[in-house]
Amino acid sequence: MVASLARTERMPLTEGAWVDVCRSWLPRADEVFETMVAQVPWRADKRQMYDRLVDVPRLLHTYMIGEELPHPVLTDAREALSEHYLPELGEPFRTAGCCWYRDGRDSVAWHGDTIGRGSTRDTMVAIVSVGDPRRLQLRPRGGGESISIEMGHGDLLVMGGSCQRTWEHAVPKVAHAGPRISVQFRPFNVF
Ligand SMILES: O=C(O)CCC(=O)C(=O)O
Ligand SMILES: [Fe+2]
Repeated sequence: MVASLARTERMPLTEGAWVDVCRSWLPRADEVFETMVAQVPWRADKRQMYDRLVDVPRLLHTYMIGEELPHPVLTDAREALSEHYLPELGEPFRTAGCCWYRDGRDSVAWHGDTIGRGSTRDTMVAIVSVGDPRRLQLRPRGGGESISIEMGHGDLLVMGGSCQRTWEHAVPKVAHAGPRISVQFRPFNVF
């Protein structure tokens, strides 16, 4: 069983966006990390950058709707999140995107999860983090000060409201970091 979400703290942002944080929420985080390193079918992507193909600086895998997650704690986590947020979200979390940041050179650039519904409607993306701590940064689209939230081993962070379309987020490169894995639970048709 995963811990209660009652102690989750909400940080309102602008334009109806918000972030919820619940520290040390995921149980058996060491085991989840080890299992994911060993068992997720990680892939290294490349993407076109002008006239070159460059490595995407992290390893990826997405569990689609109905696919079994690599550790039962993650299944429990998804169910607990779906139940807790149902009144506000109106639907369950369905997919689980996984990112493995191997060291401080791995990162994700500024973006919103705006493929699908996130570009036009309020939604939620719930992220659990295992491994070394990394900073998740958030900034309003169109300019403004960024905020920085450290995501530690077992921490939960939920981006909600208009966050995907009115704000952007990133995990910047750092000089020194050990491996971190993030699991992003999303509803149907949000990427
Ligand atoms: O690693 C994270 O916590 C964020 C990942 C992310 O923003 C994404 O994959 O869309
Ligand atoms: Fe994202």
